[in-house]
Parts: sequence; C-alpha cells; structure tokens
Amino acid sequence: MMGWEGGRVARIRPLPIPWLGVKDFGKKMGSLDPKLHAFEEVAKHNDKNDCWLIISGKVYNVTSFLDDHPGGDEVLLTATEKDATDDFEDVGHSDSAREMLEKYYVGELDNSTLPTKGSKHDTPAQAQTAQGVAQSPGLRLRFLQLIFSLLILGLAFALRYYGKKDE
Ligand code: HEM
Repeated sequence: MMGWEGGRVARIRPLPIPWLGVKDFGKKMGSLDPKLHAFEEVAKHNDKNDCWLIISGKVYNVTSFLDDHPGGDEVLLTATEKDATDDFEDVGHSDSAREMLEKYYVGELDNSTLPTKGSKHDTPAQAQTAQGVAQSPGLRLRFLQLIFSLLILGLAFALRYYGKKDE
C-alpha cells in the first residue's frame, strides 16, 4: 500500500530559515561575531601570494582575485599595509565591484589599531599628503605670491609694449 507518510515525507524540504544551513552566513553578513583583525596582522599579508586589503573598516583577502582584477594586480598590492578605502573609492567602482567584496571578506578591522597619518605605515605619498595638509596655508601664500609676480610682470610688458607704440 502507498504509505501516506511516504508520499508526504518525500516532499518535505528543509525549513527556509536563512541562517540554518547557509555556510558562512554570519561571515557574509559581517554582523554575527566577525573576526577582529589588528592592523599589524593585516599588514603582514602584502604580497602576490597573500594579499589582504582594508576597505571601510573591513578586511578582505584578495589573493585569488589579483589576476582577475580589471585594474591589475599592482594597484591592489600597493593598496596593502594601509587603509585602502580612499584608493577604492577614488576609482569609482561599480555596484557589481562592491558586491564582489563580499566574496573576499575575512573580518573586521580593529579600528583602534589603525595607525594615524604620517606613521611608518604610510606610503611616501600619504606622508606627503599629511604634511601637505599641515603646510597648506604656507603653500597657498606662495601660490598667491607667484600669481602676483606674474601679474606685475605682465603689466610691465604691457606698459613697455604700449609705451613704445605711442612714441
Ligand atoms: C576587493 C577589492 C576590489 C574589487 C572587488 C575590485 C573590483 C574591480 C572591478 C570589478 C573593476 C571593473 C570596473 C568596475 O566594475 O568598477 C575594477 C576596476 C578598477 N579597480 Fe578595482 N577592485 C578592488 C580594489 C581596488 C583597489 C584597492 C584599487 C586601487 C588601489 C582598485 C583600482 C581599480 C582600477 C584603477 C580600476 C579601473 C580599471 C580600468 O578601467 O582600466 N581596485 N575593480
């Protein structure tokens, strides 16, 4: 006899509860007990065989993506050992690029371990920017002086030119 339960049981599916049976769900959401990484630890992963990035306080292991990155692997490698948020945002990555991040997520950055600007972890460019900002009033003054000198020079030439014409 065709068992009633047999027919029914065969059709029973796993409960559609998202957090049951979905591998790494917590990891993907970044909310359920994500692993906290210290900056020093993340900074050690800085070469072609092991490349981690920090973007918006999250840590990504992009080693397997290096060869596939449309912008090339070099830019990713130079974005290690620092907060790469600005580099990532400056490019204006598409929504699909942002969705890809999820795939490489390995945890959160312990923000208290992030070095301040001008520290030994800054690239020369970053250090210069930090200095540049500090010196910006001086730079602005020098720029104004240059413009002023050019104006005087232009005026002198104009006077000479028109002066000669009148003679
Ligand atoms: C896990 C992190 C990253 C992912 C998933 C990613 C993904 C992508 C994708 C999908 C594109 C193609 C264009 C688009 O869809 O926006 C792209 C382009 C690009 N990316 Fe990234 N990217 C990452 C990190 C970075 C970082 C940190 C930098 C800079 C240091 C960077 C620099 C570039 C550049 C320059 C392009 C433009 C390539 C071109 O159009 O010639 N990317 N990236």
